[in-house]
Amino acid sequence: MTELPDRRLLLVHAHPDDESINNGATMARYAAEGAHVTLVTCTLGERGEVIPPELRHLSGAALGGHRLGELRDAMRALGVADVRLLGGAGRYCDSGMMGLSDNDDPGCFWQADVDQAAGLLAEVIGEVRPQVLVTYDDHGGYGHPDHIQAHRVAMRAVELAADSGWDIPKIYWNRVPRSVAEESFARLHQDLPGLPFDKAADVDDVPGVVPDEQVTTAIDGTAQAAAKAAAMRAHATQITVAEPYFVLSNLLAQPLFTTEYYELVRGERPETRENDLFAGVAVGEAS
Ligand SMILES: CC(=O)N[C@H]1[C@@H](O[C@@H]2[C@H](O)[C@H](O)[C@@H](O)[C@H](O)[C@H]2O)O[C@H](CO)[C@@H](O)[C@@H]1O
Ligand SMILES: [Zn+2]
Repeated sequence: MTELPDRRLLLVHAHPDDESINNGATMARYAAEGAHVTLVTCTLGERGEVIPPELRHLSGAALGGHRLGELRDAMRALGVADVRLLGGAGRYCDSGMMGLSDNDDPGCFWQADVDQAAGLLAEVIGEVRPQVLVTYDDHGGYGHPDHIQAHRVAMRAVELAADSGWDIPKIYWNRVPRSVAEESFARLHQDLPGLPFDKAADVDDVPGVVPDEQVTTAIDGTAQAAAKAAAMRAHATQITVAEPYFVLSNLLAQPLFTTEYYELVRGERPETRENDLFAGVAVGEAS
């Protein structure tokens, strides 16, 4: 196995675009600092809506293939080279929004055997030996079945990897402090008349909003703002950016955060908010 850098970060996401929305600045920052950043995406987003009219002919596997290309472009913008599809491209397909009959598709991620999928992810953990893992909370941030399943598979993979002696010292869930969300939306409502968007989303449409005290970690990605915006723009079927805001296909404007927030759910909880995902980790030796 080629020698990997001392610091190794693994992120587990549901669809192409989630990684840039939630962690684009964090990924760009650690990649620029020489850490090894590995992204595992669990589906190709085959059931997504498509924003640009000229691409609306895309659906199913064709959309999935297109979104894989968007993902590669986005990762190029962030400087992230290690990008993997869980079980290989197309192994698990997009499950659609919660409650749709799409959720019953036997090939979709929501129907996956969690232990089997977690076994595939544990193999990546054994190869990369990350000290830090980032994924969603148990609600998947906003209740999408693929996000909930990504959480379940990631947390189960951590257990399976530990059974093989591959411990991950620090595990984080994506978060946004409520005060930051509320301040950002107050500013958005002031800016909305000058934006190319007609409506704003609500604070509670933002995945992972929690009381401020639940947030243990803030990663200042101000220096990576352009890279994050470029990565989000690469996901053109899903996202339209007008910095410092963006819309998804619902065309509801929301803040594009360049400071990205996390809750440490495994590891020694810091007494004050930390500013480094690797804080306290003995980097260098494999975990
Ligand atoms: C950010 C994210 O997880 N996007 C998912 C989501 O897409 C949303 C969905 O199409 C919804 O109906 C729209 O109103 C919303 O604007 C979209 O962001 O679900 C898709 C289908 O599972 C998925 O492909 C997309 O990546
Ligand atoms: Zn998603």
